[in-house]
Amino acid sequence: KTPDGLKNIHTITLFSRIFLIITKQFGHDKLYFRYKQYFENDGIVKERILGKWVCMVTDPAIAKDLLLKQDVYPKVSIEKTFPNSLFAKYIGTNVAFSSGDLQPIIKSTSDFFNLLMVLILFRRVCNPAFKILPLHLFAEAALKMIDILETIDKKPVEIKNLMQRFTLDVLGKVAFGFDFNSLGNPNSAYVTAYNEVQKAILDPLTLVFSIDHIPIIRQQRLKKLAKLNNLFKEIIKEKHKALAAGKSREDLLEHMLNANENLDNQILSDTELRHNLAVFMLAGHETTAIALSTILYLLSTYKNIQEKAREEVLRILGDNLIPSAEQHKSLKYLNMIIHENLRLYPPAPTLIYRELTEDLKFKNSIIPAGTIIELFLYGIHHSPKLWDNPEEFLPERFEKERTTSENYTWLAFGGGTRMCLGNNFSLIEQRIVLCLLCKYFNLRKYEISLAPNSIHKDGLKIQIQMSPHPIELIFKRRD
Ligand code: HEM
Repeated sequence: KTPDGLKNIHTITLFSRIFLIITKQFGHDKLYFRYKQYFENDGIVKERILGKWVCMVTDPAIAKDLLLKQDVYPKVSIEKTFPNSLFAKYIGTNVAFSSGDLQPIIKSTSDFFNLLMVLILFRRVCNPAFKILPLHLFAEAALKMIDILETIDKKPVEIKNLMQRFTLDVLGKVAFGFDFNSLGNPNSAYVTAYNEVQKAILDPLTLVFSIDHIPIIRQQRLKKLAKLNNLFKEIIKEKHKALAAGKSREDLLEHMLNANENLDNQILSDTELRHNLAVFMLAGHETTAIALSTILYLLSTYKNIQEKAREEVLRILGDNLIPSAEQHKSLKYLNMIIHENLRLYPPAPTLIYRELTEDLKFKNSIIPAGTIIELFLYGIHHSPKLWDNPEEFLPERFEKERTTSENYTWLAFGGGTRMCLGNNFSLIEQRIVLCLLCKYFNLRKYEISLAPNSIHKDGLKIQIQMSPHPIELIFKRRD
């Protein structure tokens, strides 16, 4: 039954959702185009997900409110909204999916302000780990990846898988002081356990029909989750060993352990520590792997832009292989390419659900309090009302530094107080890979091209969310 306020808003039917599952074979991008016509007309559609009305909106003014007014639009907690789902068991209540209901210090309170303070406290726990990042650890993993490219010289390389392995290793080393060695051994027990849970969670059948409530499927999936939890225990054990040996690096895991083990002022319980490790794994590597894959696809398609990027990197870096902290800032054109890629293919195409605590007037509708709102970033980034030729790859549009999210039309990392904690982490990671590849290409006089007969030759094919179908690239000698 539709609440009155939602009556006139276009509904995405279950049929469209089934279409989503089917189009997984042919490109999820088709679904975005299907949504687009409604967004361009009204800026809003609604659908029913797991028994709840969800309104997807594409409007910079709502985006601004959503990001700045946390008291009116708190993030929904997965555990409360989808109780007992596998997703809730996997990431539970954590920094990214909650509005402060992390084990409140003042446990009895339901006062929003106090809950918010707990969240701010938790962001404060994590923040120092992202202030000064160890560039050499990013570089080590990137060099290891180049070694792999050397061995597969001239053959097509599936870049998405390689980028996933690279970003997992970087996250492990930089944030947890742990070596997943996914580049060295893509089938290691850790990587397999992680990938299996990831696959189960993102399975469209789970998202649409909650098949993880079917006992036999649930049991199998819980077993996979238990394996992954053992992996998290292993990561924590390794960290304790390193700390006992006096090898502190003040990384993210150390800050989270302090928040967990200080019994006089415990901010994180053991379960919350595990859930936060899981959410950092989720947020911290797949997103950047998608960004790097789509950017390499774009560079392989737009050779003139590839050439211009190479020229800038060689000019700014001089004899350096890896950019210094200062050089990161000088790579203007590379930064424009990175931002334009994140506009065209935002790895997080929608924001985490928020719940309306007051009625919201939007155009001719009143969206009633209690409705869940999902901001469709992809729609904002592709709106012809907000961008000239939105479907074109034009890095130059960022010449005027339109990346500050000030007008809420570029929101790849969200904004406001809940802005992505790892945005700097990811930008550094992307710049290091691109610089190293430019240097490597130059040395070998290579250029990067799409493999012949690629399924992406007429445009990038998206699989699920913003993750593209595998992309095969070849590195061949320039004429
Ligand atoms: C290209 C890469 C990335 C993109 C596009 C991205 C995007 C986003 C977006 C859009 C949000 C806001 C979600 C919302 O408000 O609903 C977010 C939040 C978050 N991201 Fe990222 N992210 C990226 C990389 C990373 C990395 C590398 C890390 C950690 C190492 C990370 C950790 C987080 C965390 C913890 C939050 C939650 C912050 C909060 O709610 O207070 N992200 N990210």
